[in-house]
Amino acid sequence: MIRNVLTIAGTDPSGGAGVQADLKTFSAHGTYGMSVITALVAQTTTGVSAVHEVPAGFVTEQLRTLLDDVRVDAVKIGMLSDAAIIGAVAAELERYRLPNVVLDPVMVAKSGDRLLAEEAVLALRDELLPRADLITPNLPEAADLLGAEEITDVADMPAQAARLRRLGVARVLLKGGHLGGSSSVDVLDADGAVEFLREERVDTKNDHGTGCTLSAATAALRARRPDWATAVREAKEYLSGALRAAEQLEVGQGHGPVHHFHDRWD
Ligand SMILES: Nc1ncnc2c1ncn2[C@@H]1O[C@H](COP(=O)(O)OP(=O)(O)O)[C@@H](O)[C@H]1O
Ligand SMILES: Cc1ncc(COP(=O)(O)O)c(N)n1
Repeated sequence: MIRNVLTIAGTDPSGGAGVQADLKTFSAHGTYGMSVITALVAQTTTGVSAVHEVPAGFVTEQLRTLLDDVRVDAVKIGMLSDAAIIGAVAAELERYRLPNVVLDPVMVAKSGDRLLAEEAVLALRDELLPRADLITPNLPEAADLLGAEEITDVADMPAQAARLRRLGVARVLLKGGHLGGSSSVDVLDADGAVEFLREERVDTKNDHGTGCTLSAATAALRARRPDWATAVREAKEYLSGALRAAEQLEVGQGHGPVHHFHDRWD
């Protein structure tokens, strides 16, 4: 049976991040992709020029219209933009008891532009974190959620992940991409085990959409795999392949996107 996977996120006309990246990732994993849009973002490889939010009530409308009809096997949540949209999504997650929820707590784009209002971070922490099966913060997002300093050492990542779990989150994938270095290290704290996931760092400036791709791949894979650790490990491998494939792309002047190739297109 083909699995149905939903993304709840903002858009990227350049196709590198947000809903567009998520749908490409779902297809690449042999799942059926669907999307509920929270914000239209005028952005490309060089940054964000404007955000047009969808009214929270219309986010609810999209979710109910979809969920009254279609079975959903996994969900990825990305950009939510403001506290009203967070509340709307939290309410529908509860109402429909959606399974396999991956929450990427998107706050700031690589270009430095905010994708979540600063005052909405508490709503994200209190209303959505407890409803997610896995959260995938990068290091600045982890610090914001904890009201703590951003850590700068891989050795401190397991303790930071444990602090996040104590906020009432089932599982944490703490992403260490912002640390730089020759390998890219993430820490998974899930189901009683803590695991370092290491991949060689791909030397590229085409890294737009890495976080979106990793969380979307995890949701798609969780719909197809028996446990979270397997889904996360495979998603991380997929991301490295998508970063390597990005070297072939000629998209934009700035941080280009990763590429969702299919082997049979080679
Ligand atoms: N150049 C790279 N090579 C390999 N993996 C990378 C590279 N850049 C980022 N990653 C990986 O991409 C994922 C997201 O990166 P990160 O920068 O931590 O988060 P975000 O994209 O949310 O800011 C992480 O798994 C990170 O390890
Ligand atoms: C709509 C949207 N959502 C998320 C991101 C973050 O992108 P990244 O995966 O590069 O952190 C983005 N730039 N735009």
